[in-house]
Amino acid sequence: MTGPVLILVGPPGSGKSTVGRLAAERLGVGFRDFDDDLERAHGLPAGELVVQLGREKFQESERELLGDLLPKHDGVLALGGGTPTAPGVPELLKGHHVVFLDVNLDQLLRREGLVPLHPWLLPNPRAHLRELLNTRRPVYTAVAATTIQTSERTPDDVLADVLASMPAAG
Ligand SMILES: Nc1ncnc2c1ncn2[C@@H]1O[C@H](COP(=O)(O)OP(=O)(O)O)[C@@H](O)[C@H]1O
Ligand SMILES: O=C(O)C1=C[C@@H](OP(=O)(O)O)[C@@H](O)[C@H](O)C1
Ligand SMILES: [Mg+2]
Repeated sequence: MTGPVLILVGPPGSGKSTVGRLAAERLGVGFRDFDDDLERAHGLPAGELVVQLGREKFQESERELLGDLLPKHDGVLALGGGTPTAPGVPELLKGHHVVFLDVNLDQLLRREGLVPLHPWLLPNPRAHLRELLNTRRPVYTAVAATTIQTSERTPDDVLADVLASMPAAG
């Protein structure tokens, strides 16, 4: 199948963009951050788009853009945290090498300036993230071939596991 050699999924802050960029470097392929595609298409950062469009329209746009992108990008692709939950997206991901980067709630809260980046987490980011982890984990697990724990591990540790998960070439 043509398309990305590796697709990373997982909650916001799990390290998809960070580890995806490292993996692309190590594999000598291009890197694409799906949030950048969304921003280019709509002229607003993905986190703000969720608020402006509402989740349903945002997800329609994710599905459409991803359908266009998959045949065109053969490197590493980091998806947005919610992308695998958009209707139609799990079907698009079938047959691709998808890796789920998991993270626990405490690590997540320590990792990023969550609210500026994700205004849709308001008014209670902790509760929202707890619920998000619970409801999305089964979706991430279903679309991914491998789950990699990232809590209390460095991006390089995670990268090693990601590379080890890659199907052998040829
Ligand atoms: N394994 C890790 N350990 C500690 N911090 C990390 C790790 N992976 C990513 N980070 C940090 O967490 C933040 C979110 O990472 P990012 O790659 O943007 O996540 P995502 O794309 O999944 O939302 C960044 O500040 C990044 O430097
Ligand atoms: O989890 C989500 O619903 C989202 C995660 C974000 O991407 P990251 O996971 O790269 O932060 C971005 O697509 C948008 O704010 C929605
Ligand atoms: Mg990201």
